[in-house]
Amino acid sequence: MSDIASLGNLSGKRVLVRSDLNVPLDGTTITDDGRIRASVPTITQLSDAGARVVVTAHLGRPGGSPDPRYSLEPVARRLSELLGRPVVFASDTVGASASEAVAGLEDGGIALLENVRFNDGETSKDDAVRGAFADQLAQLADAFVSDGFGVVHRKQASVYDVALRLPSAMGGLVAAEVDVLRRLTEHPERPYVVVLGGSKVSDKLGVIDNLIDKADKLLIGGGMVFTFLKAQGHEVGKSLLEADQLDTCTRYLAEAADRGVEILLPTDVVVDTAFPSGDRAPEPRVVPASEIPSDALGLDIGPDSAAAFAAALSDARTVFWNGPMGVFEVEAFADGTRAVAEALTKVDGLSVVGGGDSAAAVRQLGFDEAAFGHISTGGGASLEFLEGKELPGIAVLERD
Ligand SMILES: Nc1ncnc2c1ncn2[C@@H]1O[C@H](COP(=O)(O)OP(=O)(O)OP(=O)(O)O)[C@@H](O)[C@H]1O
Ligand SMILES: O=C(O)[C@H](O)COP(=O)(O)O
Repeated sequence: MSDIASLGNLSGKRVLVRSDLNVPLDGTTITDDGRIRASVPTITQLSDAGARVVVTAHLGRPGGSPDPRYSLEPVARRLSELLGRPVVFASDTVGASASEAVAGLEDGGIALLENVRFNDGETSKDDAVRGAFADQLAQLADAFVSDGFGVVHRKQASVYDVALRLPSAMGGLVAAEVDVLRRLTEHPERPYVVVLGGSKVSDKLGVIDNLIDKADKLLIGGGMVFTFLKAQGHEVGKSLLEADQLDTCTRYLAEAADRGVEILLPTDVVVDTAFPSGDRAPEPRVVPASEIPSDALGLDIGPDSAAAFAAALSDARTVFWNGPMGVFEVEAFADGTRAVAEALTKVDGLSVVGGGDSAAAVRQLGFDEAAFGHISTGGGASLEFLEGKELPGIAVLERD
């Protein structure tokens, strides 16, 4: 597989780097800069080699047109601080500002382009539309480095199509992530427990199918819980729900039972009558998972469930955890996530935390990163890797 050295002498060359700078924001304040820090070594390496470094990245899911709430401008400032070098911010991705920023770079200089998802070509399902946008991106550079591990599972223009158009290489972050995750796919020590949570329910429900074949236990928390509870015939009030996935959840539960794989769902949940927002004090209440009131929504796993999850993790030799157990950003709904994180720190074996918010959660809740075997920058990406799926952003670099 081609690494950066395979691109030859980079001095004076324009190198487009796809990083994953999708960090949590509170307004314009970055609440966890882990993904920016993880991107620094490759950008520094390229800049030190004399390349003119053009960084492209996304923030959130703005839906294909500019939306100031998802601007990368605050990220450019933080990136510059962490690099200890200036970063020129372009206010568009492939327009006049981007061309000007790139043209103005000196050898070793660094530019960050505005959110690549402000362009509908980036995420289009139409190959021609994506390709046309990738052509524009490719015009800004002489070579491409894929370093955004968190997005390598996305067949998107800045991850996949641009690599078809430029001499391309894998950045050190992607290579390092793949190395660690491979240890989880090749003969994991058992029991092997996978913990799933978070809010990208439709993305992550799909991975359960394959994980049933691989893990010994699946612990389910976060927003995914409610589609399972509903599939079991319980009311879930105003909680997150993927109504078209009820049959799928029923099938998963049956398949897991057939194959002797334990799926652990919470037996109690912490609810409130509204999603937490700045101007209202939370009113958390613990209710049985089978009795969520119609005017309430589940925002964390309850204390009994947190204890049961911790117990289920106590004899694990391999653990992969993606997705917070609740809305950990608000202290009233952080206990489930805290309990699972605590249990992971005690695992006698390999524990891996994956995902932007999951990694942010362990740091925000005050855990020492060194207490975990590995903290991955990719959530969905690492899950799909563990499933054994081909990841478009990696496959495109490995083609002949
Ligand atoms: N019950 C719930 N209802 C709504 N949101 C929830 C619930 N539980 C957790 N969340 C939210 O899930 C979000 C994180 O989910 P997500 O699936 O994006 O995880 P992640 O670790 O960032 O993975 P990835 O890297 O794939 O995005 C957090 O912001 C958290 O508040
Ligand atoms: O947060 C993530 O997992 C990555 O940045 C990918 O984001 P996406 O799920 O919106 O593609």
